[in-house]
Amino acid sequence: MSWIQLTIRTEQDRAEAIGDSLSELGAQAVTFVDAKDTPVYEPKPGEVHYWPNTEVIGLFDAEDDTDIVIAALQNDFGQQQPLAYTLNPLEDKDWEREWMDNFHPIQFGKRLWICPSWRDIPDPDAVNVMLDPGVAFGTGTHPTTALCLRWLDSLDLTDKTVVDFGCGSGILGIAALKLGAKRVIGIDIDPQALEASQANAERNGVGDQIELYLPENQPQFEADVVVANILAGPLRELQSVITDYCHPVGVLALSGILVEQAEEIEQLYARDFILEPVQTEGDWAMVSGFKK
Ligand SMILES: C[S@@+](CC[C@H](N)C(=O)[O-])C[C@H]1O[C@@H](n2cnc3c(N)ncnc32)[C@H](O)[C@@H]1O
Repeated sequence: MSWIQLTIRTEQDRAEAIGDSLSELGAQAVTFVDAKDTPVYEPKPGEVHYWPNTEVIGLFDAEDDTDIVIAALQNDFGQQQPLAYTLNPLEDKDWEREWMDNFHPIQFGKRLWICPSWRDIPDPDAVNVMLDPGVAFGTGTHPTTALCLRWLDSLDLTDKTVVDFGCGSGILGIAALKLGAKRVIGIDIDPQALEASQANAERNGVGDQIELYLPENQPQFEADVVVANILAGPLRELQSVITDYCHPVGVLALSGILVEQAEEIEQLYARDFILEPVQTEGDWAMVSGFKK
């Protein structure tokens, strides 16, 4: 089977409506990506302000007529300013199969392993998270996730409560539970991420210890541990929300930050947290510390 991927860059407040239209127009899957830190269009002088900060990605069967889809979307959403979009044919090969072949168990820190659910466990005595991320982000292969997993492994999480902000596949919250935490609140803007997190938590026998919320339903809660692997933009905007989730002397890790953005995020969070030296992997940085 071959596919075509239609990516539309838009403002966040229109993303959900565009996603709904993509589904109605025949998309097999719709995903949302926060593209705040990679603006692609700056208004020229005199133009209507337009700053697309979200990518809405629709996956279509290669046989589908995407011209009709695009015309319908332009008609509904592109009257003032034509929608910015790209079309990417996915090669005619089994992408999922290739991904599964390439994803092997990986160790993080001393105790923790992330194991694809279709592979054998290398060390049965270790803390093993069995993972099948599906369409949601978070396999451990990305440096931003890896930094958080090592940080979680370094903590004593016994009986701790944890907020996993931007939970994606649920990988961080589930790892925390398997490392001894008693309760996790996972939050994500993507409903598919919440579904993937619940399924992965159940696969790991911790389904009854995790609660999952869209941001509009998120509960008031003070956790011992807060981990947020989202981009620098949301970390900036949601600083007070994320800070309030951490109870005094609780610990925090912020990831999804490019190395050159780390200082700004440190300055922002240093008001409320005593920060540790920034950890980096490749181009990515993690800011961590404990609440004053
Ligand atoms: C980089 S992924 C991290 C996934 C997983 N926690 C990990 O560490 O691999 C970021 C996740 O944050 C979610 N996200 C982005 N902006 C968000 C926001 N403002 N509020 C809540 N979740 C958000 C995305 O949908 C995505 O699932």
